Amino acid sequence: MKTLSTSLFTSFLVFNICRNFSFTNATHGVRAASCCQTNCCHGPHGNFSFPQRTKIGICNFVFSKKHEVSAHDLPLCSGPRTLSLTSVHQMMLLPCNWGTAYISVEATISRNAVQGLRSITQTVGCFVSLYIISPKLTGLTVVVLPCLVGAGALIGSFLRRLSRLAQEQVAKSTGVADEALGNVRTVKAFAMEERELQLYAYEVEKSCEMNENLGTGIAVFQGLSNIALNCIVLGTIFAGGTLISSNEMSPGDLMSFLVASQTVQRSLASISILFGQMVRGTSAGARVFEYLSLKPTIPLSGGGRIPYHSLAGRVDFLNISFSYPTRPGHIILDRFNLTLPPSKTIAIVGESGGGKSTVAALLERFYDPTSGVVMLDGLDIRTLDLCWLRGQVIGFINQEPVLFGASIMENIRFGKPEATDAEVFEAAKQANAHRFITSFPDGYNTVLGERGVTLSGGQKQRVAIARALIKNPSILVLDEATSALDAESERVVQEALDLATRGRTVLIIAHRLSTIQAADLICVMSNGRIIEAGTHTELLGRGGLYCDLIRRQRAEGRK
Ligand SMILES: Nc1ncnc2c1ncn2[C@@H]1O[C@H](COP(=O)(O)OP(=O)(O)OP(=O)(O)O)[C@@H](O)[C@H]1O
Repeated sequence: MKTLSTSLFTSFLVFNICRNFSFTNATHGVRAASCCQTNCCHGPHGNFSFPQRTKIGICNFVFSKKHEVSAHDLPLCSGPRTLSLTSVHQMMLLPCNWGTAYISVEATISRNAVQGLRSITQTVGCFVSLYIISPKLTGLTVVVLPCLVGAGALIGSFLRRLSRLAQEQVAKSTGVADEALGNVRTVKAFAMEERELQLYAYEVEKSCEMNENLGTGIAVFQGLSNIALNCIVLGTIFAGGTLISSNEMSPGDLMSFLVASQTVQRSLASISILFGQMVRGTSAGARVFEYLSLKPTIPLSGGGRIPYHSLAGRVDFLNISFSYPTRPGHIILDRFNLTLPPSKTIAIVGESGGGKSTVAALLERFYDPTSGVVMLDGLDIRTLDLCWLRGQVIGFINQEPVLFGASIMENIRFGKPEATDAEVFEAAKQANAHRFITSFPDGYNTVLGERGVTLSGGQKQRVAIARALIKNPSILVLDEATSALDAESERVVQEALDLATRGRTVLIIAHRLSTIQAADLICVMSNGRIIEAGTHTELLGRGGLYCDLIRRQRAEGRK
């Protein structure tokens, strides 16, 4: 009896010291994370209050039953909400607030860690008791346990792989839905609604199947753990009986041993349940952290800036060779050389796929060349601050401008967030957009549909020009800026562009040769190199590829 009470007291002491220790640490962990990552506040018992209009980057949490919140409400929640996080099952990142995602994962891991630590300390405490009661019987248990733990680890790694595949499948099905909804007009135009629905259903079914397999795997794992633990109990009774018969143990000690080993069993069972949750949670979290830890190959900030008053806007492409990272063997630019003198308009023309847009992409530093260097006013652009380069130096207008589902005012201000209303109006006037904007009942406050669908192609393009002009860029890149427009819209947009290009270095990439005849220099590209260069009149006189292109376009125009 004395042995039993001593052992129970010891295990109680060990358990409580460890439990308090783990709680203190976990709570601090959550608090520290919530304070440093976002402005959400931390309530009691692991609840998090999100202030108004906070975007939440994760859905599909398992919430405690008291505070059930639909996952779909989360990204849109408009009032303060209190969420009680218990564990993460599946997470889907929405393109919004990475910081919140981090906190939530952190909170979940901490809560699981608390439960796990409690079970572990309980197990350790009980093992101390077991040892005090019967070292021999405990030794036997200790020999068997590592084999079980090893088998558990093997099954665990298999389950983690299953969980990862299930997560990837969920991402795939979400991607199918996202593409179909994002391109809903094309889907409708080809009457492909049914097919897209089937494709989505197929992908969702696959992800359900994989999740079911994972669930079954976890259930089997938990069942096997229970069987193994029961076998240990039976083995203990058998070995205990043998020890009693040889007078090495009293029946009371065996009872005490069984009671303590039952506690170990319960703790191990709860560890195995937690393990199941952790398998799902950590592999979902791994996907989040995988994205969080991605380092951009081209850093966004850092590097030099050229003061505005001394920025001339001269660009040199020197001996550039380039292949896209996804197709390393396919050479797009081959020792390409070109100079854009300050305040001059240079046009690049040539056959489709010749690498014209790639030249613009290298100037914007969407990619760095494989070899060679792009210079701005004699400085390698890799040494310049990318945010400054894209945000203040280069204005980019392409064939299909992307506008946002916000007001026209906000869309134009996207080019310079601190711009005043007067600056927005001025940019719109320069872009030939002011008149049509003010003809709308809500004027500049007119809210555009998603991706600007409520404007015509020409109107969208003029808003995009205003958005590029508001930052008063020294360099303007026009990549097929008018090629998607009909003749009348093209005329209006071209007028806007003629106005916008004055006093700037301009790189025009064009298919319609009629739009670049006034350029200071026209370069004809073929196979990643410039094979002809000169003014319109000079090139016509040479009778080369440029003449061919003009002839072909005229013939097409006559058809
Ligand atoms: N992101 C990419 N990854 C891999 N290859 C690409 C990528 N973008 C373009 N390419 C390839 O690079 C080559 C040049 O493309 P680019 O868009 O620069 O040509 P282009 O002369 O502007 O054509 P177009 O006049 O038809 O717009 C093409 O063969 C194209 O398939």
